[in-house]
Amino acid sequence: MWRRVALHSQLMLSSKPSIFNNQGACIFKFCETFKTEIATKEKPFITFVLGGPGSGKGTQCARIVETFGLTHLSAGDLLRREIASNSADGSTILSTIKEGKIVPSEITIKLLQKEMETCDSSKFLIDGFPRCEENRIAFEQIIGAEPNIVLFFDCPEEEMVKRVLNRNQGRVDDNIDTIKKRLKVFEALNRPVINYYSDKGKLYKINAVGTEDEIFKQVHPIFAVYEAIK
Ligand SMILES: Nc1ncnc2c1ncn2[C@@H]1O[C@H](COP(=O)(O)OP(=O)(O)O)[C@@H](O)[C@H]1O
Ligand SMILES: O=c1ccn([C@@H]2O[C@H](COP(=O)(O)OP(=O)(O)O)[C@@H](O)[C@H]2O)c(=O)[nH]1
Ligand SMILES: [Mg+2]
Repeated sequence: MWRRVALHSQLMLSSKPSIFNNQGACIFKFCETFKTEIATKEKPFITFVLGGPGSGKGTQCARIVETFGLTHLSAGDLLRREIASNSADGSTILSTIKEGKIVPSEITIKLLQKEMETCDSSKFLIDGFPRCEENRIAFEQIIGAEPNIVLFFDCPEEEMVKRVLNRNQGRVDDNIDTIKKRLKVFEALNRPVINYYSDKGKLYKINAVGTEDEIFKQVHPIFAVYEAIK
């Protein structure tokens, strides 16, 4: 059902003919290594969820899952799980997160890819990724898919700082020094990704200031359209 909708939405939102674009030269060496099985599975319906630190991505993703049943893949949570499991990449990931920088694409995409391949669902809510143009291009190359839609939670810096400092989840990056760095990284590297999807007509900009309910009222109709067609 969602497959049909995905195709429909694509006609509405994108000028690109296919979300599977395996043509053209692979610009990353690791591309071949992670050649995806996803391309042979049912065409996925992918939503990227973007926004600065503390803008409410995770909170709203939980609401979307609850109401529409998409599969939530938080890139940050997957990376933190790697740290906790003492995997080979754990120390690289930990130092990168502490610095508020972006983990190498191949590490993050490998984790996302594994989840996408092993999960029964084909409707993915990918939260906090891509964080930079290089992430975006690598995902397209390796997974061979583009998002159908992109949500952007637009939140003033002052509000994001307040929320992150009150988050209380014991995260190594929820401190004032790291948040300042993350905000700079967001503006320099994530903003171009947001602009890219805006230019492609795929971006839904959400005013992220207000109560969780008020924000979800803006999000709800975006997914309700797909439910209605289903
Ligand atoms: N609309 C909101 N108003 C106030 N606080 C919020 C709102 N949405 C989320 N929060 C809180 O702000 C913090 C950051 O939210 P989170 O969903 O983790 O954001 P992100 O994933 O974008 O970093 C959390 O403590 C969360 O409970
Ligand atoms: O695709 C990603 C997602 C997260 N991160 C790292 O993980 C941190 C926390 O990300 P998360 O999305 O959990 O933070 P949030 O924006 O939700 O506060 C980021 O600052 C980055 O250092 C990354 O490198 N690539
Ligand atoms: Mg989050």
